[in-house]
Amino acid sequence: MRGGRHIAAVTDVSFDLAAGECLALVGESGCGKSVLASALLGLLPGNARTAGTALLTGPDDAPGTGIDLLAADERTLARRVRGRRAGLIPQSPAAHLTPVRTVRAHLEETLRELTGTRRAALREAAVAAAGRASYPAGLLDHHPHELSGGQAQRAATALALVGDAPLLLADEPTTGLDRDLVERTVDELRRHADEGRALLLITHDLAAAERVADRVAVMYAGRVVEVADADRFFGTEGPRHPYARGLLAALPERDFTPIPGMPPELGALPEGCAFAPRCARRTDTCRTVPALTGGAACHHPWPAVPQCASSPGTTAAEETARA
Ligand SMILES: Nc1ncnc2c1ncn2[C@@H]1O[C@H](COP(=O)(O)OP(=O)(O)OP(=O)(O)O)[C@@H](O)[C@H]1O
Ligand code: NI
Repeated sequence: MRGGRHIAAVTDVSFDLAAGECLALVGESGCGKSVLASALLGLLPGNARTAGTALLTGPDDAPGTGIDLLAADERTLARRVRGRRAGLIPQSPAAHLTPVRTVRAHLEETLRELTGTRRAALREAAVAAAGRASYPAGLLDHHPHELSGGQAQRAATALALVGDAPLLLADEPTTGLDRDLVERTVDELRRHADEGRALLLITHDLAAAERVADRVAVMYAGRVVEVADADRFFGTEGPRHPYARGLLAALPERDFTPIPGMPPELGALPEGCAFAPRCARRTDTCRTVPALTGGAACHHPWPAVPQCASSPGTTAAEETARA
């Protein structure tokens, strides 16, 4: 709700994410990436509404069973999901840290709670946990206000990794980091996935996504407009959706050509395809909303001859949300 009006921040999103896999979620600022992550962990403001299902399943769950994250009550989310079965690296880490407590105190408490580490072992465990996110041991006794943006980011990443949750939602985990730290951080997250966990990496950083993602989901104006294998997406074939192609072409190391125009206001979406006003390929058919078929929600996807739709594989967390 904004100004008393309802805004559809996320609409008709559907994807799956398997254990051992990294899905990068990309798209311009304001397209709904963080709202989607918050919806999955029950962290939206009280006046927000969601619909649909987001099934979180573990190896011991029978097919089709698990925890529906959108239907679960706060008690279930707090006790069984957040930190334990689904970790979050929040987009604004400083806001999630308690101002009066040091990073060491945060880490030790989380270690005690999630891993049952004994008091005598906590000190060493906190240093090890910090190291996983390249957080300097010398800064463990700092309070949140004493940290730079990048340091707070690494503290939040260290905290999110403590529980070794089977699903990790990382919302812009590399903001404010230098290139080498970006690479170290995403490589650590990739390792997390390689050990059999699922990783949703929300990022503006397409180079980071290319480095670690197995698949890429592109959001535009609250909808997922393309889901693609990372190899194809970043390779010679390229994305199928004109918006996704525009995102890549805008990169300095590629064409350095920005997409003309601006994303629409969510409260004033154009009718039909929301990208049409900025799209060189638009025609009259774009007045209707294209369904996501063959991996792209577009009436004129690349290549011009559409390929067969492929269906996704096993499901660890499945998401269909309207917020
Ligand atoms: N509590 C709220 N009330 C009204 N609108 C909201 C609320 N929270 C988010 N929005 C709107 O929802 C849209 C999606 O926001 P979101 O934070 O998910 O974008 P994002 O893709 O994560 O952007 P960024 O890349 O900048 O983090 C934005 O237009 C935002 O203004
Ligand atoms: Ni965001």
